[in-house]
Amino acid sequence: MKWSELSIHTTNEAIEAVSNIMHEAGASGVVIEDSEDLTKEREDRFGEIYSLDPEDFPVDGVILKAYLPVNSFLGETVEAIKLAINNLVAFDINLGKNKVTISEVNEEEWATAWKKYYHPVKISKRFTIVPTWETYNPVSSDELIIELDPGMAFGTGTHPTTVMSLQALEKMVKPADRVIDIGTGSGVLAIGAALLSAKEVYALDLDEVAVRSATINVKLNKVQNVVTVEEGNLTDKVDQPGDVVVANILAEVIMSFTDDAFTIVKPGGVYITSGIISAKKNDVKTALEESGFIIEDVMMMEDWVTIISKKPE
Ligand SMILES: C[S@@+](CC[C@H](N)C(=O)[O-])C[C@H]1O[C@@H](n2cnc3c(N)ncnc32)[C@H](O)[C@@H]1O
Repeated sequence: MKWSELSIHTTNEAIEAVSNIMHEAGASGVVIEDSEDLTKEREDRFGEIYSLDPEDFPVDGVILKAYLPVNSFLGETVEAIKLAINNLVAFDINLGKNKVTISEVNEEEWATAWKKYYHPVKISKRFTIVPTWETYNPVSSDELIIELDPGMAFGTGTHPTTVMSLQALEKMVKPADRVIDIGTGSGVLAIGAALLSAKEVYALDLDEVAVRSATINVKLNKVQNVVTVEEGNLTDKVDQPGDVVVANILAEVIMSFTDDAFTIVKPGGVYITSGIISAKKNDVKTALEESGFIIEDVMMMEDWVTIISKKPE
């Protein structure tokens, strides 16, 4: 598959809003090259100091890079992204140079482009995410390590929506549960559920690249006896209900299948929804309640929301 790299020279202040626009437009793996990162005192993560190459960073401001599949919608998507970014001025966000460039990359370059930004990260009480190309020694005995090679799929594991999903799974999954992961991406949540001793995990994604990536990661984490990865969506694939169902997808997608989700959660079971931008929190809550779920907890991180709901007994 061919990918195009969309590169936007902007400011620190605009990072979050511009990344949101790129994610909402379907971009994968947004990379941030911040000129300040070069001069910042380096954090000592798990005893390892890592070095950065000045060539990778802009002289000033921030460069955000996102990857879009080359298809017949590419032109419109790029125009829509540019328009949405220009509209940020109305919210008094300084866009700096606001220079947009686009270039083509092949799959191999894409898959390795951002590896240099990605290090072990402790993301909850028990979970640490470790990229496959790093060695890491656990700090505590009950630590759960997810090894990940996100490849082309969304899910380095460190996006706030993924972090909160893993934290919610850590709270809700009980040994012997059946877990369903809708939109598995790199497989990170399915692997997390298996490490939390779920009896079986069913992971699915519409995107064949995600299915490939999740299958590799499941094997890498040696949970292939517990996790099944398949291509498809919940309406055509899931026939057995789960004790815990998790969906880290966009708000609009979540709202489009709350009724279907209700049928695949066992009575008394849990539905974790993430990927919800805070402005859509109430819309998603209402959709969940209208389908019969009871809201148990609402988690927030940066501009993102994760909702834990339950199906009545
Ligand atoms: C934001 S990513 C989440 C990846 C991973 N679960 C995580 O938490 O990091 C959402 C994933 O959902 C998939 N997806 C979107 N709509 C879907 C649907 N209706 N059914 C199944 N997968 C879907 C996308 O292909 C993408 O891989």
